[in-house]
Amino acid sequence: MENVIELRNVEKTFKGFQLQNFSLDVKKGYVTGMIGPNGAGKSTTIKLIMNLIKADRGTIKVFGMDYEKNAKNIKEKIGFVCDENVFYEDSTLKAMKNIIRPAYTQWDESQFNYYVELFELPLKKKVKTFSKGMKMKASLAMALSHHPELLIMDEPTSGLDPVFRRELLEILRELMLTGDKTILFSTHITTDLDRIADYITFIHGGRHIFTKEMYQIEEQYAIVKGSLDLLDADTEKEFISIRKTESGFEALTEHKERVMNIFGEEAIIEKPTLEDIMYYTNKGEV
Ligand SMILES: Nc1ncnc2c1ncn2[C@@H]1O[C@H](COP(=O)(O)OP(=O)(O)OP(=O)(O)O)[C@@H](O)[C@H]1O
Repeated sequence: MENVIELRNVEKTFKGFQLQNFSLDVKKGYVTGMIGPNGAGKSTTIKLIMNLIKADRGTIKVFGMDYEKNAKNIKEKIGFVCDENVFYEDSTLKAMKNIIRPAYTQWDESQFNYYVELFELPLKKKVKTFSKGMKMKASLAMALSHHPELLIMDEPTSGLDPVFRRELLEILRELMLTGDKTILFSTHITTDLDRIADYITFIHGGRHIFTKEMYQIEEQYAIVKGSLDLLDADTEKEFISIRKTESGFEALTEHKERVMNIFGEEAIIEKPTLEDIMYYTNKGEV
């Protein structure tokens, strides 16, 4: 399967934070959702992929190309949406569009007007009067108006009301129908991912913990609940982390089959949410 994005052994160090030996593949034609707690390195990873910051070490390829020789070519194929302000606050949306449009040979004015109307965006008001959600919508309208092959979004649903969040997911789903588009987006709202993601990339403490297909996560991970006497040095090894209380334990495993065989009917096995996986992995300090 073709990779649209490939990171190999990438390192990036800030004071008090390091993206360590970070390798990542993003598959063409699929939606990959990036999750991880605050400060895990999601935005840093996206900025590296967008060439907004440089890696200290390692290689980054987008569409099989590196930025050194192909920056313009790569950027033309990417639609980028982020929660930081990418607009000049004193400009209108129309003025911003006129600045951005020449950078894209594939710019489609009717597409832009379609999204401006759909998102009910004022073209002639200064961007500084926009709400957070309106800025996100404006950023999305720009990103989608040059027919990108790859859409990269940093927290696109933050600041959006639940109704528009759903609409956005619907727009993304429609975009994916052609089969040749790829989406990578980071989010805190893990329930959005249940609706749309094919792959989940989990980042924690500057490390890439896993990229798995949704169905693999369902097959491998489970929340296990039972009485404390089920735990000993051997059984505890099956868990990523365990929460013990006076009445029993609750734990996360990534060996669902094996745990079912070990405990049989004695433990309760439940399907974890992505939040459960983040929470228990965080506690286990992977
Ligand atoms: N330009 C920078 N200079 C110094 N430190 C930085 C810089 N950018 C990011 N960091 C630090 O790197 C760490 C990772 O930040 P990053 O924004 O990638 O996390 P994140 O996973 O996107 O978090 P959140 O979910 O809170 O947005 C944080 O500790 C942050 O303070």
